[in-house]
Amino acid sequence: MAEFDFTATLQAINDQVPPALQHPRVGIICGSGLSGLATSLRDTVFVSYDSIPGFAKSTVAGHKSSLAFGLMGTGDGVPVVAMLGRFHPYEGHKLSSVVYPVRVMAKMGVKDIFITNAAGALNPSLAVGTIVVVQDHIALPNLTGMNPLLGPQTDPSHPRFLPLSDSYSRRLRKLVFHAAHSLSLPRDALAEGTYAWVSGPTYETPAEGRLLRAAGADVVGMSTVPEVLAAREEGMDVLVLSLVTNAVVIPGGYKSVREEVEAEIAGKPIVGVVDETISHEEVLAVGSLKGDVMKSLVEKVADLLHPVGV
Ligand SMILES: O=P(O)(O)O[C@H]1O[C@H](CO)[C@@H](O)[C@H]1O
Ligand code: HPA
Repeated sequence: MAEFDFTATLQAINDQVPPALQHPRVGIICGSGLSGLATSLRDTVFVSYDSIPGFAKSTVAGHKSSLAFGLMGTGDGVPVVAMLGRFHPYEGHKLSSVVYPVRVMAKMGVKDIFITNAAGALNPSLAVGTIVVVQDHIALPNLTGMNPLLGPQTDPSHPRFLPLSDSYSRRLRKLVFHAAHSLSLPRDALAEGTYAWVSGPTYETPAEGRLLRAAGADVVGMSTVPEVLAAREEGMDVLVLSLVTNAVVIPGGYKSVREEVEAEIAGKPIVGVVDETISHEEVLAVGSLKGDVMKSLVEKVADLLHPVGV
């Protein structure tokens, strides 16, 4: 961690943020196309990543590069810091850089972190637009030598062997369902599921999608798990919300070429999906279509939070 200087980072941030907002209770990471979450904030102050020592720059469309500080929810509001733009390992950022903002949030005083992302559905019952309340993860990179916590510990008080069985806060997950109830969202607007972390930047092949599904994952994406690990190591409670932007596993699978040729010879139309690809533009389009649901949910959860220590 010698490359990271928390004191310099916090100084640069505090120079630009009024004292009342310098100790946010809640941290939010906005997923692809979900930066609109920050429009929920009042008295907002933006701090560009360029001006923060140790922060990288987000290079992905749909990700900005600034922190937003402000108040969320009714009444006095909850002090929040939101990352408008995250870092992904596939952009070339080191895992330690990917998770540095999470560690900085902990130093600012964040207790609960809401991590959002766009994700592909592996579970065919998840329609595009569903918000998945993540309850567990499968991280192939963690199991194969790319664990973000590999290496010297960033703080001697952190556990060397971090348990992950309780990574996704039950308290916060319950609040999401209470929030959905208060907002009268239809039952199928939300689901619970397991997130598979892959490195990207390629989208999965159909066979890889089936592999991850067979392993028990419901959605797949290229972010989030490193942030979850750092947040847990730092002692924060974690909520992850995945917006389903596309289907990875197609029910019934793709039609085979033989079936297609046989249908052509018989002069019959081919029934089923022949070919389908996903693009980041589609991912962003779903984000802008469904971002408001995510936003009202996050606002309502912030409203339902009890004061720290209560
Ligand atoms: O996880 P977020 O940052 O929301 O973005 C998701 O969308 C991008 C692919 O379209 C990937 O970066 C994937 O992880
Ligand atoms: N795969 C991986 N990451 C993603 C996807 C996907 O299908 N959709 C959005 N992010």
